[in-house]
Amino acid sequence: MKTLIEFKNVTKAYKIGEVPINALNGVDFTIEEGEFVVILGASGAGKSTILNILGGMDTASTGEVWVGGQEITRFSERKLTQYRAENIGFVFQFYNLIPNLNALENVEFAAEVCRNHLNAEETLLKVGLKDRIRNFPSQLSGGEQQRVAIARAVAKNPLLLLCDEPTGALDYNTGKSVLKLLQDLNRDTRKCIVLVTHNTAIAPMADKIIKVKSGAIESITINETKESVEGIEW
Ligand SMILES: Nc1ncnc2c1ncn2[C@@H]1O[C@H](COP(=O)(O)OP(=O)(O)OP(=O)(O)O)[C@@H](O)[C@H]1O
Repeated sequence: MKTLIEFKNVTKAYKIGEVPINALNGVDFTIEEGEFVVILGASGAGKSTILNILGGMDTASTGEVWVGGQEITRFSERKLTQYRAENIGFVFQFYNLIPNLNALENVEFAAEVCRNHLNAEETLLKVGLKDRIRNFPSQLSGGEQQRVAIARAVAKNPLLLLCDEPTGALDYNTGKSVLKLLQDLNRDTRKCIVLVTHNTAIAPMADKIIKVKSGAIESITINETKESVEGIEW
């Protein structure tokens, strides 16, 4: 398999007043094309910081981040904006849909800026929202809103799908069906997915599990045989 992502000795320090906070203290890992990766760790461990640097929403203090053969840590602001727009699909815990656009318009609005975007309506069908495409976010359940958010990220046809606690606001069964959707998308499209969570129970669904503790890598595990979400209970 070909390497898609590489973090080389990445650090991140935030400064609040005079006190520096070292969110990442030299993080190294690689992610291969098509992998489903779960980043695990306790609150404050540095998971979101890794995801935000990878998605070009934040920048490393030192170290190198390579994505698809390009060193994004050398990108100018402008290039980073373009990288975010074209290469990254982001799924957040709280969906972040535009309230006065319906499901279809939310997906179209995000996809249109991308050169190789997919058809918005077809993508909404793929995530199981055939009968809801003209509904506004306020008319959709949390699980349905998250499906719209996933369709919005997928329709961009990005290099990478990044998910930060995508089931954090959902009940058990709805969360499970969203994870199944992500697993199916990864299997069917071979698109690389990186998912951040503190839920250790979902580790068996990943190809690779990166455990983060106090801003450092605690362990990296490869699942030779990963499990389907339906077979996992927590
Ligand atoms: N913008 C910021 N300014 C200052 N400190 C920050 C900022 N973002 C993160 N931090 C700090 O960096 C550390 C790592 O935060 P991060 O959000 O990456 O953790 P996390 O593992 O994602 O936690 P959680 O599961 O609670 O979201 C924490 O100590 C946090 O307070």
